Amino acid sequence: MTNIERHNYDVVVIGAGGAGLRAAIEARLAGKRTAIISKSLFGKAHTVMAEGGAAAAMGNANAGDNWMVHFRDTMRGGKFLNNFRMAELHATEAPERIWELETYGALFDRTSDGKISQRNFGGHEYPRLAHVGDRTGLELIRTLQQKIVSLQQEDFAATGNYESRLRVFAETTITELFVENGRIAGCFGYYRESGEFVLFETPSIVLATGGVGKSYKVTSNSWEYTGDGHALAMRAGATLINMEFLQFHPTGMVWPPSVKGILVTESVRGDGGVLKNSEGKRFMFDYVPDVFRKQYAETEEEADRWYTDPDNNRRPPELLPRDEVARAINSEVKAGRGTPAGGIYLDIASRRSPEFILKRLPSMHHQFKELADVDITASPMEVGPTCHYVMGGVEVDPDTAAAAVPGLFAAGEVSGGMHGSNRLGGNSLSDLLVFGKRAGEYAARHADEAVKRAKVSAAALNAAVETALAPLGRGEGGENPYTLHSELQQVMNDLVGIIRRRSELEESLGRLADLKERVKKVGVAGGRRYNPGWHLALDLRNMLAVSECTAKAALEREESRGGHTREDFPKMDPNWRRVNLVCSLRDEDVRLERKPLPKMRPELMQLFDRAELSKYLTDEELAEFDELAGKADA
Ligand SMILES: Cc1cc2nc3c(=O)[nH]c(=O)nc-3n(C[C@H](O)[C@H](O)[C@H](O)COP(=O)(O)OP(=O)(O)OC[C@H]3O[C@@H](n4cnc5c(N)ncnc54)[C@H](O)[C@@H]3O)c2cc1C
Repeated sequence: MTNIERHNYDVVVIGAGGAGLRAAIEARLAGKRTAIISKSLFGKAHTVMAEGGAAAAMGNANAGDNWMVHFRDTMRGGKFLNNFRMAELHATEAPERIWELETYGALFDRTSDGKISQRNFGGHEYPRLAHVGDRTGLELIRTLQQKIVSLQQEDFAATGNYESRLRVFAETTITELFVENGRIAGCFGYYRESGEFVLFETPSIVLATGGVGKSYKVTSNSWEYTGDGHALAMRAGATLINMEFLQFHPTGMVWPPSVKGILVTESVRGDGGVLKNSEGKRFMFDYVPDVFRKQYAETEEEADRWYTDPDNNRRPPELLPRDEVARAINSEVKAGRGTPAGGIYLDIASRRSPEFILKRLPSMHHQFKELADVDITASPMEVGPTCHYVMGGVEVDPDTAAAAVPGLFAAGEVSGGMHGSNRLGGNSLSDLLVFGKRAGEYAARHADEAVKRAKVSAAALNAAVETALAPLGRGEGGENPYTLHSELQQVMNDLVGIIRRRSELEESLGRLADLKERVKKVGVAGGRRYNPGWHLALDLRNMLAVSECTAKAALEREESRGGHTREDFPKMDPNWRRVNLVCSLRDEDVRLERKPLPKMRPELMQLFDRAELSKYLTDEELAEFDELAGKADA
């Protein structure tokens, strides 16, 4: 009989990035015994890597900013496919969540009159990103961890035990959720170091596991982003939406090969950096799409004036939303105007002083010096698109963050809907604070309501143990997990990448089906004690499930929008804007169905002018809008 350590909590939060920590704080503040589980070391999550900042309409840098402008920018950035209610909650609550962080001890950069400084980012009408140099995520995580420690100190004073109400289980991977009688009963995983198994019984689980980038060959994501939360949710009976929408960040490092994909923050462009091709041309002016033409400068002179006089000039096209910039770079490289390493040039050296660059972008300076021996105060950087963020995720109720399975909640990157077809930079850090808090609050309420808690059955537990041990049982005779992973990454990169075609997507589904069968035979030598091959073998099942969702949804959506570009359907189609593609699992096979998008409330609709709406809405929707506008006028 395998030894299993057992725990019982009111709320279990899986993931210790910003969303997970904020959720755990809220659950603990509601008096719930809360566990935080993290696959990586505590403090090492994507949130800590976030550089540019957190978007919140505080109006510190421009008094014209407010939640309505932020809401409009977010909907535009997502090409109107966003869950409008999530975008509304996010825009209205983000400032409060940022100010609250300062009450926890965060210290953001300041304006000259002592307010929180806000910087420019793509798609945001006003400077809106609260930041700490280019190390904002580090400050965010440090602050949330500090808050957790302070709560543990309070608990020590009250109970004599620091971990009596809030305990962190670091380097612990969850591989299974348990559902009994239709509701959450707990989860199961292993300690990465010892390989020992652990069971958490709980009525409320918050998924905060972040993204899926490790299914791609060129990515800014680190090793733990294998779509675990997405796959766990589906296996438990919840649904995923918008999985065809992946954000390829326009600027990842392209040289040397060992660091290909590592992120180059958008702040470089926000602070004046421009994109040039191998002919020295600032090419983004050629790529402003019609939907954005009114807001973006047409000449270099106007674009440059905007940095000092944003009220009287239009924005530089380098600050278009990320999907537009990534596609433009892709086109330039394809047209033979790329750099020797296959990227384009990002130049801030010729536009800002070394002192400015070192003050505003210290991490970027360090990154390029250490990894590529390039001094960005003197030379341009070589950059190209890298798989960065998944807009798709667990389908949740916008107010409560609840998934379809009672007791299951999701927040942060693992949840879907908020960003529509494309996320604006800076909107993730604020998203995870707003919805992390909400998820923690409602998970705590659910724990209160779950008077009689479901027990995890012995059969379910045994099945989880069996699945976890299977790769070790097959030993070296099984399929090699590293080979399978590299083949998966190649398939996703080549066939489900930044530009997609029907024939390639169909081919990808065949290749993924084949890989799925081979993953069932994956084998690993050695035992359970710190065995990365075994860990990867278990992650592969999740990566395959999530990749199948992406490929199936990408094949189904016959239009181009945000993070989904079909060469054979290059235009946005207003009829597709009304559709969410929803994925679920049946017997390990992905099912896809179409579901109507929630309809935006009229008063929110009226925040946009008709000319803009006509770019996104069907004639039928526009007629409804006209009727409402007519009534409002009457
Ligand atoms: C280099 C980089 C720079 C970025 N810069 C910005 C920026 O400036 N502004 C912005 O808004 N966004 C930025 N982003 C995006 C943003 O950082 C992420 O989207 C966001 O931090 C996600 O937060 P999260 O809390 O959802 O998850 P994460 O911070 O990604 O945390 C996920 C957690 O889940 C854990 N986990 C995963 N699977 C399991 C499992 N099976 N069991 C247990 N634990 C698990 C992980 O160990 C981790 O603790 C950046 C991303 C990257 C990669």
